[in-house]
Amino acid sequence: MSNAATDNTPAILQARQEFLSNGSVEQGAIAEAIERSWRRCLANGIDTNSPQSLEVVTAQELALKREKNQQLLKLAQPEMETLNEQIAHTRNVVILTDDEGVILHSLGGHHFLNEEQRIALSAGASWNENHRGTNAIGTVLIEQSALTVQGAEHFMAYHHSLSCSAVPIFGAENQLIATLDVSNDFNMSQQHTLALVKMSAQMIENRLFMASHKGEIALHFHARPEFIGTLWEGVAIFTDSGQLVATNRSGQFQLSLNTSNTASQQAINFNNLFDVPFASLLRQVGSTDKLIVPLRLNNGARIYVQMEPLNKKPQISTTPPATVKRTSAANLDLLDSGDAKISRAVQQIKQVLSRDIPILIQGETGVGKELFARAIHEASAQHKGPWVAVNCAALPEGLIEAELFGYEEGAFTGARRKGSPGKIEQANGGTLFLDEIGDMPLSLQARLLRVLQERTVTPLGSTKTIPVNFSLISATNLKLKEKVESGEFRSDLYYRLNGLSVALPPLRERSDLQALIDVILNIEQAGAIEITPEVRAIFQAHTWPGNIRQLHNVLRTALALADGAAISTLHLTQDFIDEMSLSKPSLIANVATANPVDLDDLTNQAIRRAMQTEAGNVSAVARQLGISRNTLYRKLKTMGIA
Ligand SMILES: Nc1ncnc2c1ncn2[C@@H]1O[C@H](COP(=O)(O)OP(=O)(O)OP(=O)(O)O)[C@@H](O)[C@H]1O
Repeated sequence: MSNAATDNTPAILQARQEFLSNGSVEQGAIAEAIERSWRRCLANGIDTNSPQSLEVVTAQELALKREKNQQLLKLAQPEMETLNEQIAHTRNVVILTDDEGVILHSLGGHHFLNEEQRIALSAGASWNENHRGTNAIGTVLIEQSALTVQGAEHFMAYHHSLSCSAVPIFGAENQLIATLDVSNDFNMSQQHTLALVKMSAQMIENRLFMASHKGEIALHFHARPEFIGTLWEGVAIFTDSGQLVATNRSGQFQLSLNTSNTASQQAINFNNLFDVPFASLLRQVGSTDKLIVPLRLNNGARIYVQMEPLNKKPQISTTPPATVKRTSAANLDLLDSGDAKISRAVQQIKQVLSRDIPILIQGETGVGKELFARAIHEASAQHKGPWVAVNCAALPEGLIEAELFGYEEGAFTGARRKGSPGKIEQANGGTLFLDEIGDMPLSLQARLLRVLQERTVTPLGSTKTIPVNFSLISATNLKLKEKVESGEFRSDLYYRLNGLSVALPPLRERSDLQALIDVILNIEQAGAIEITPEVRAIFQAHTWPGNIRQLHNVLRTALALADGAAISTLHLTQDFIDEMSLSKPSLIANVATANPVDLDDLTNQAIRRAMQTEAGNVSAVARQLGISRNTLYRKLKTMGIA
């Protein structure tokens, strides 16, 4: 290779010197994998100073190797091209080798390599450790794990100008079949490169896995729902009777299968792994594409699963992680986190879905009524239609009428002179959600009833009737039946709204608080954050007057305060501790809390965190924090961010 200037760290050169004189190095001076490789090179009698000896297989041997690895080449080439584009601005070559270290295909580098380098990095050249000494490709084949070999870490001095990052590729039967490598002829940092190579190799493995196994159903799964559809998802293929055909490497790890052997895996049935029968999963998911359902493994661990019928769509998702969308909590199956009343509500809702039956959701503030309503819309046949929410308590009586029914041009003067369609008309083809319906003035109740009976709406100031077709969901935290009895709510409207009544229990009565904590941490993209048992116990004992909304806020603040560490009592705010000490003084008496929290600090931390998770999208951050965009802009200014 070239004699380009090298930038090897003195520490590696010193370790190398020490190794060549004494046959050993001080512990930690170089990576263990490199030291093991140096030892092998010594044992194999490789001369550190020997000149480059090009090992290149014949054209016929290369043709045979390429033929043997036909499928690998076909599936790897698009990934290599993508990888090459990602690093196009650098002087790098992308290389795919077989399991003996012979290059099957290489891309890039032609504009900066000399003839000798070009041959060394072209198809047919071998980088087996036996004759090239320590190098990324050859050493990865022996170590079977990803590795960067930089400068003087190469055993032969001839290769000291090289920097290479290689990753092993395992085949559908989990045997090592290839390496993917990126090499350059000068010493530049390879940290970022190694990550890119790992992702490309994983993509190739996933493609190989899906292309190599025949089955009826693929389950994509992960302990965190937002990881489904990414490179890190587990994939298991089943026959239509639930017999396991194969799992990818991430899947084996997640399912704790201690065998990578396909034949042994085939003795396993879905029912041995999960706590629901295969048939009931099929029934639950039905033909609903892309639905993510929470299941439990037989060892009790929660896992989220998405089903893919293979005869319809035989390819794995290749969404790159950067574009992974946040999991929406508005998913009926995700809302069913284990409480019996909630499970029953979800089942009942599923039975009436898309049957034009109005749903009335009742429950205290913050129990998740709106989230449920949204999830019903998402699961319904009209989910592609509009979702229109109206808060009947938030608008003065005079405005709610115009808001709901719309108005004709000329109906008002001033700013509202031009006509506007009302929310009911806007919901045509979708779902109308009437929140706080118990606060709707009596006068409007009659008009709403007429719309529901006649399925037409007449805007204010108009004589025209407009046909409308929408699903109706209403919610209230008032006891609507009592309002009917006291004459404040029309009984005929009550029965019209109440095709199915869903009562959401307050958080203190739910049996799935711990699971809800995990769901919320997942929504906050903090599923890996731990919570101390002490905090879990405090949460369990609390009465949660603000229900899940309060739990969500307490967790969000604790996450900001913990800043990546496990959430402990130190991260509970004084407000929460005070509230808790009123109801459970004994539990909270000895709790160590942080110094009184500076509210401004807390707000700033929460904003910083949200700006990070929402990649600086101000509207999304404002939504997440429940503040207006103007307030957020003002805060960002004071923080020196905007
Ligand atoms: N099942 C759930 N999983 C995760 N978070 C939830 C869940 N239910 C509710 N939440 C959280 O609680 C907040 C309040 O939920 P939502 O607005 O749906 O409650 P609500 O009952 O409609 O409240 P209100 O009666 O005050 O309007 C949500 O923004 C969300 O943060």
